[in-house]
Order: sequence, then C-alpha cells, then structure tokens
Amino acid sequence: MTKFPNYTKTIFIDGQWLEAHNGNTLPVQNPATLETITEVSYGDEVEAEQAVRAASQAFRKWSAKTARERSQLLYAAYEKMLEHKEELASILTTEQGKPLKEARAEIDSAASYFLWYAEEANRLYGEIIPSSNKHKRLMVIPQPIGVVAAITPWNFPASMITRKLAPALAAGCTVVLKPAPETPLTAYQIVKILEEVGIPKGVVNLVTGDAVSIGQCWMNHPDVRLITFTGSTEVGRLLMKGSADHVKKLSLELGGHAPIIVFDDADLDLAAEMTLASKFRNCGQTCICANRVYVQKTIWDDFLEKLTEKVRRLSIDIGAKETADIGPLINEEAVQKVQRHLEDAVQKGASVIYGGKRWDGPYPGYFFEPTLLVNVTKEMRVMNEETFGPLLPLQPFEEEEEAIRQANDTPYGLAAYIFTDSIHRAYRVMEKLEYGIIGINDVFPAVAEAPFGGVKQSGLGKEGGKEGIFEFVELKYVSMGIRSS
Ligand SMILES: NC(=O)c1ccc[n+]([C@@H]2O[C@H](COP(=O)([O-])OP(=O)(O)OC[C@H]3O[C@@H](n4cnc5c(N)ncnc54)[C@H](O)[C@@H]3O)[C@@H](O)[C@H]2O)c1
Ligand SMILES: O=C[C@H](O)CS(=O)(=O)O
Repeated sequence: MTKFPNYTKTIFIDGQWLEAHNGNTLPVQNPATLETITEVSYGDEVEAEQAVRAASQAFRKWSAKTARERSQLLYAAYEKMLEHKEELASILTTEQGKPLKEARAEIDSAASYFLWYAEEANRLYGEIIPSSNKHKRLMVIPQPIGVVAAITPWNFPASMITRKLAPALAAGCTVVLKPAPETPLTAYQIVKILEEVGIPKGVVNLVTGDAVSIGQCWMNHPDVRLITFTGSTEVGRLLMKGSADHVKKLSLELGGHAPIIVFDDADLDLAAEMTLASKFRNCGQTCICANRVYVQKTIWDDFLEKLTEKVRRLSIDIGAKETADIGPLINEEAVQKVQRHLEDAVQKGASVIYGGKRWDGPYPGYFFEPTLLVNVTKEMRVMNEETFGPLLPLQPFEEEEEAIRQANDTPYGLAAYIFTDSIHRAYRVMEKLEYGIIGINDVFPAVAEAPFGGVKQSGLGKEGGKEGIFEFVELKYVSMGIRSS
C-alpha cells in the first residue's frame, strides 16, 4: 500500500494550504484493507465563506486574462497530470478501491478534460446577428459567469473534478471545490498540480470538510453564481431547492439506471463482453453502468451462457494488484444497499445464477461477488433503484417495442445501450429511448470532446464537448443604435 503522510493541510484558500480553523480532521480509509490511510482537514462554513471571498477577489484578474493565457495553464496541467499518472493512480486506488488499471484510465480521462478545454478556451466565440433594423447592430458576447461552486462524488474522484474545473477555468471563472469525503486525496493532488503550474491565488480553492454546512454556505452566498454538482439525484434535489432563493444557475450530473437491450441480430460475444465491462467497471459504482439487461428471447440462453462464463473469469482482488478486475465497494453502506436489493429481488421471486454474497477473500474490506439475477420483475427494487454495485438483473423480451417501453419506464434518463447489427433497428430504437446518452454497440461514451449529461431526473446541462463550457458562461446580448450619417 502507498504510504501517506498526514495530509493535515488539505484546505487551499487564496493560494495557502490550511488546516481547519477548528482543528478538526477526518480519517480516509482504504476500502479494501479498512486501514486508515491518513487524516485530512475537515472544514465547514467558515472555510467555505473564506474560499468564496478569495474566489470573488481573484475573479476580475482571472477573467481579464486572455484565452491564450488560460489555455496555456490548462495545457500545463494536462501535461503535469500525465507526468504524475502512476502516483495519482496509486493514490486514487488506495482511497477509492478501483483496480489500478481503471485508475490509470481515469487519470488519462481526467487529464483529457484539461487538454480539451485548453483548446476550447480559444474557441469561446460570440456572434454578430444580421439586424432587421438598419439603425441597429446586434451582437452576443460570452462572459464568464463568475464564482463557481463545484461539489463532486467519490466514484471518479479525478475525472469528475477536472470535468468541472477545466471548462470553468477556460471560461474565466474562479472555483470553490468540495470533493467527496471518501476521496479527498485525489482532489488535493489535482489542486497541487494546478498550484505547481502557476494558477493564480484565489482562482481555485479547495475545501475538504462538512458537506451540509459547506453546501449551505455556497447555496446562500450571493457571490456564488453557479453550483455544478455531480452526485446522487437525492442530493441534486436538495441543491436545487437550496439554490432557489438566489435563483442560482445549476449544472447537475445525477443518478442513472441504464438499460442494456440485446437484440437477436447483435454480435453476442461483443454484447456479452461489453455488458460485463459496463456493469463491473468500478465494481458497478458508475453512473452510466448497466443497471438492467433486456435480452431478446430467441438468444436468451446463448447470451446468458456467454455472459456467465465471462463473469466467472473476473478476478476479485485488492485494487493495487495488477491482475484485479474488481475491487471493493466504497463503504459498508454500499454493501448493505447491494444486499438489500438482492434480498428484495429473491424474496419477490428472482434467482441468483452467479455470485450472491460478500467475497470470502483475504482482505477485510467491502468486497462483494459479481452477481447475476434472472426471473426478475418490475416490482423489484433492483429494477427501479440505482444499486451502485456489482448486481445485474437480466430479463427476456419478445418484441422491439416491448424492450423500448421497459427501457424508458424509469424516472432516470442518463445512459442507455443497444446491441444490434442492424443500422435500421439501431436508428429506430435510439430515437425512441428517453436518455441523454445512447451507446450503440458501445458502453464507453464518456470522452472529453462529447457532451455528457442526463435528462429527466438524471440531471441538467452537459459536461464535455463544445457545449460543456457554456454551463460556465453568460451570453450577453448587445443592441447598438447606429447613426446612419
Ligand atoms: N451523472 C454523472 O455524471 C454522475 C457521475 C458520477 C456519479 N454520479 C452519481 O453520484 C452518486 C454516487 O456518488 P456519491 O455517493 O458521492 O453521491 P452523493 O450525492 O452522496 O455525494 C456527492 C457529493 O455531494 C456531497 N453532498 C452530500 N450531501 C450534501 C448536501 N446536503 N449538501 C451539499 N453537498 C452534499 C458529498 O459530500 C459529495 O461531495 C450516484 O448516484 C451516481 O449515479 C453521477
Ligand atoms: O460515474 C459516472 C462517470 O461519469 C462515469 S464515466 O467516467 O463518465 O464513464
């Protein structure tokens, strides 16, 4: 295990690393070994307020920098992240649990947002509108919204931060950031990198600490103009309600409940391989992972056999092992939730065809076997609630329309996946699925150059792509009267 110093100063405000004003700290646990990795500062509304003050003071100068100057800093951060990839991946795996190979992939992904928005910073164009009145000239200019509050989850502790920081900084905003308490060390390392590449003081501020009091401060602070949140739909709702008084702009990346539909004209080996990868990446703790699989009846037995064989070959282990395919869940509550969904399904008639219990391995952590369920029905919690664990229910269907109806029967709308070799079917079904992200014969849609985001109760707004920077911008419309002579 990577040996860590005590990160006693993990609050970064106005260019200074600080302890919490009250001296409070929070232990960070290795979810595989249950060892305490280190202690980090545990701040509250006092630090939250100080961070906003620093961000407000820094905004005028930062927003006045040229796009090129901001772009160069982001590019330097991209290069520095890749330079430290192994160290960052090891820290990420130690505090979050995912296998090292996945942690390395996440650092690549996280760095790619710095690269993409280093480029997009120089393409934040305005426009001149052809006026219908010869005495007027009309234009639209994009301007940075101001101080941005970013609140991020533990499941992708690097990329969920850079997916917000990069466009915010590119647009000329300043940021106050609260990472998840489970994974503060990755956030610390990312801010350290920005400090090393010369981000001016006050432009990025990090507050590790109490979510509720920090959130309350930022929801009620008049200088915070945008709250960009990634996390559960439940907390997203709280932030929406708490931001209403100040009519704050919100960017919300929330929960999901992704269906996979496997049609009888699919490449079944590909479908089985991708279903495995989607479901068990990060031990099922992924917003866009498969939460349910609908398989056309004619290929049910063949597909189930292929998938079960692949699941059987998965290697459960501590994430630091290069051969690990599945690490632990993040904490005991996560294991309890998987068990609640599993027990509910079995009580209502489901059958476990693989897995079904905590992993009996050599580590005391939050491990659970990859588990497959059949004979499932809509009445089961696992078919309606985000499990966020290695539990996969599979259900047969007969007709295309039946599969589409079932796939859409959810309040979520983040990602959905189709496996078919018919372009006609792919297009027909894609158009009818009510989701922000559709994968066709692909379950890895998240790339920096494309707009990622959900519909319905999976969120508001987009992250990534050319669209992602506009979450951090206000479009100012200018109507100019012109004397004709
Ligand atoms: N749509 C996406 O892009 C996306 C990406 C990753 C995770 N997620 C979702 O996130 C969830 C898992 O992450 P999680 O367990 O960290 O989610 P969570 O909602 O419990 O916590 C997310 C963040 O919000 C903070 N938080 C919690 N309560 C708060 C409050 N009252 N006020 C202010 N902040 C508060 C947490 O400390 C953390 O930093 C899943 O639902 C997953 O689908 C969505
Ligand atoms: O958990 C949600 C993340 O957005 C997953 S991904 O990094 O986008 O694949």
